[in-house]
Amino acid sequence: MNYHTRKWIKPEDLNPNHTLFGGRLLQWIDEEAALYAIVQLETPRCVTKYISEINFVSSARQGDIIEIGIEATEFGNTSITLTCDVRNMMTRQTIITIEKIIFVGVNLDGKPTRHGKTKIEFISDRLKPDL
Ligand SMILES: CCCCCCCCCCCCCCCC(=O)SCCNC(=O)CCNC(=O)[C@H](O)C(C)(C)COP(=O)(O)OP(=O)(O)OC[C@H]1O[C@@H](n2cnc3c(N)ncnc32)[C@H](O)[C@@H]1OP(=O)(O)O
Repeated sequence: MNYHTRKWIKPEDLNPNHTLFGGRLLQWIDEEAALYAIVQLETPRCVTKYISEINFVSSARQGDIIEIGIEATEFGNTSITLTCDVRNMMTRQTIITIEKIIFVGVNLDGKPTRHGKTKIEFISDRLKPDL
């Protein structure tokens, strides 16, 4: 799994217990996962369909740096299934795990549309000139 995005925990990210607010973390994850799905399905029209059980394993505090890892585990006809792991960058301790986040590619009318993708693609490969 690649941990592409890092976040520095600031005062506005905290809950009344002075630890990272769970809602803020879920917002970051949804954004990160949406961008991952957009890149993999090569369409800006992706919607979050389903998020599985969320396990808050540990917390983070102000000043901590966390990193968000996302990976595709399954390509359906119109959907893509992702898995997510968030960890403390310094200690590598897991903060949250989400087994499944499912995005669906939709057309202009918001209806599911086939994406034709079957495996993870890397932008560097897409940019390679045809031989
Ligand atoms: C190039 C760069 C541009 C950059 C550009 C800037 C981008 C800047 C970032 C913006 C990022 C925005 C990201 C927005 C992220 C949101 O906020 S989306 C908002 C929250 N989500 C929604 O509002 C979705 C509401 N739901 C719906 O509209 C409909 O349910 C959907 C998603 C269109 C699906 O419709 P449906 O009739 O239920 O579909 P159905 O045909 O039954 O199933 C479709 C697929 O979903 C799967 N599915 C259905 N139900 C379930 C379920 N309960 N569990 C699991 N899977 C299911 C099916 O298995 C199927 O998968 P495939 O087998 O085809 O692979």
